[in-house]
Amino acid sequence: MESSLEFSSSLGSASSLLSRCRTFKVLVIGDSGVGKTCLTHRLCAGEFPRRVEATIGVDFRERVLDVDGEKIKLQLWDTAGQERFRKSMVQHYYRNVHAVLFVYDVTCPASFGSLTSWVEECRQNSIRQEIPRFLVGNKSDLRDPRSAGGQVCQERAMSFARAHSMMFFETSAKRPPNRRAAYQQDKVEDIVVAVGAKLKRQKKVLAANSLAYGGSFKVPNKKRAEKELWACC
Ligand SMILES: Nc1nc2c(ncn2[C@@H]2O[C@H](COP(=O)(O)OP(=O)(O)OP(=O)(O)O)[C@@H](O)[C@H]2O)c(=O)[nH]1
Repeated sequence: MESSLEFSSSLGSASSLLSRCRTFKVLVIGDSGVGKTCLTHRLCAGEFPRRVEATIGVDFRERVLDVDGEKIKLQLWDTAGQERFRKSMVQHYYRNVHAVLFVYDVTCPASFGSLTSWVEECRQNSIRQEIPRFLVGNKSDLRDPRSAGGQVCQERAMSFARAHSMMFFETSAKRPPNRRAAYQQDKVEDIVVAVGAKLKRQKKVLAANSLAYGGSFKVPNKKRAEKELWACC
C-alpha cells in the first residue's frame, strides 16, 4: 500500500481512538539495485513486484502488525539509491526516523563496501546510536554455493552488524532457494517482526528523538512530536 508521510489523523473521533496505534518511520537505505523496492514490497504486500523501476526520491509503503496484542504501523521509506535521485531530499528522509534498514546485495561486494558511507550519512544526519538499525543482505537466492567469489560472506556481514549494533538478516525478496523454502520465506517476515518488536520497546527513546529532530526543520513542538508517533491505523 502506498501512502504519504503527512498522515492525516482524525484523533478527535471516538472510532479512531479505538483503532489508535503507533506509527513508526522506518528508513530503507542502500546502493541502487540492491533490492530496496522489492524488499519493502515483500515486507508490506507479501509479494515480489512484477516490475520495478529505479526509485526517484522516495516511495512509501505501510504494514500494520500486531506485537503482543498492540497494533503497530510501520511506515517504510523506500529511498532512491542513485545519488542523482536523492541529493536534494536527503535531509527530509532522515527527519523523525525511528529505525533504519541498511540493505546490500549479497552478490555485490561493492554494495556491502558502501555500507560505511550509508552509516556515515546517518551520522551526518544526526541518527543517534539508540535508533534501532537492521542489516539486510538481500538476493540470497542468487548465492552460488559452489563458489564464494564475488559474494559477501555471512561472517563478514555479521561482524559488520556487531560493530555497528545492528541486527542482521540475510534473505531474498524474490524467492527462496528450493531446498530451504520455508526457512527463507520466514526470514522476510522475521525482519518485520524484529523491527516491530524492537520499536515497541523503544517508545521513550523514540519520543525523545522526535523532539530532537523537530528542531532541524521547525521549532520543536512537543505536542506535534507526540502526534507523529501516535496515529490511527
Ligand atoms: N534474484 C533477485 N533479484 C532481486 C531481488 N530483489 C530485487 N531483485 C532485482 O534487483 C533489481 C533492483 O531491484 P530494486 O528493488 O529496484 O532495487 P533498489 O535498491 O530499490 O534500487 P533503486 O531504486 O535504484 O535504489 C530488480 O531487477 C529486481 O527484480 C532478490 O531478492 N533476488
